[in-house]
Amino acid sequence: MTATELTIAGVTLTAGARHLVRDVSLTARPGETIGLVGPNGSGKSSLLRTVYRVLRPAAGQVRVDGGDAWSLPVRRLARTVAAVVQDPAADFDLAVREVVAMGRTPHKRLLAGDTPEDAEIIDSALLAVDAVHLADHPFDRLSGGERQRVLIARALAQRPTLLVLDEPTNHLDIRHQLSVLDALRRLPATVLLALHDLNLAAYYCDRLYVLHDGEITASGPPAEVLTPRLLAEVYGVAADVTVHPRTGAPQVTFFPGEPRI
Ligand SMILES: Nc1ncnc2c1ncn2[C@@H]1O[C@H](COP(=O)(O)OP(=O)(O)OP(=O)(O)O)[C@@H](O)[C@H]1O
Repeated sequence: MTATELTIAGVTLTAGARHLVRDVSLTARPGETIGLVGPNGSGKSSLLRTVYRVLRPAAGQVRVDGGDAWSLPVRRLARTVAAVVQDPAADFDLAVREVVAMGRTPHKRLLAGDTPEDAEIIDSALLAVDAVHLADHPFDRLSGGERQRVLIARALAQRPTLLVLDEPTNHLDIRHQLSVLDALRRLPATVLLALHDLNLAAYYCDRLYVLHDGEITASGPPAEVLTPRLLAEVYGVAADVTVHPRTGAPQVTFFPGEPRI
């Protein structure tokens, strides 16, 4: 499995007369973990939706490994891109293991059963999100964080070369936030994820893109992007940014009051 190169080139997304994102360009090199950050309503989910082909660009192009994502055959796309969406309408009357096994579908012929290799992949996906003990539980009786972990496991079981995740740490306790992001970063795949927690984004992402009012206002390594000035301009908050003494990653500390920049 090789990782995918993702190129978003001058993409504009609209809903009726409204612009959701305007002329956005982003590149994720094979194997990179790219964080999309920005305030509520800045267009993060919309941009992710165009990558996993739910929202067609009004202008511009999404390319996976150089080819137009919107022209790929569905099955080919499903073997390439896996998505974990925000608040999915996922009320499966299935056991957890069966939900994770759905991730193998794009790799199988119609009605083919699970091979030993599928079983191994499903096991390792369950392990990666600490859900082995939940394997036989009914999915629809899980807690919010447990469901989120299982849906991440389903995406992992798909063995995508590009993984797109919208707020994957939503609902997760801190231990699982760290372990899931760690597992994602270690994947041989390219990962594009929207995150609200800037300190987690700073630690786990190779590069960040900042969306503000539907446009990219900054991009680059976290240490270059996360400055008090940017946080004041984009979020309207006062913050200090220091280098974390243990991790070496930028550490953002917010404090009350108006930013003075
Ligand atoms: N189908 C739609 N029709 C009209 N407006 C929409 C539609 N989808 C999204 N929007 C609007 O587009 C803007 C961007 O929404 P989006 O969900 O992409 O933001 P976001 O950055 O993911 O926000 P959050 O951090 O709250 O998840 C919002 O103002 C939203 O209300």
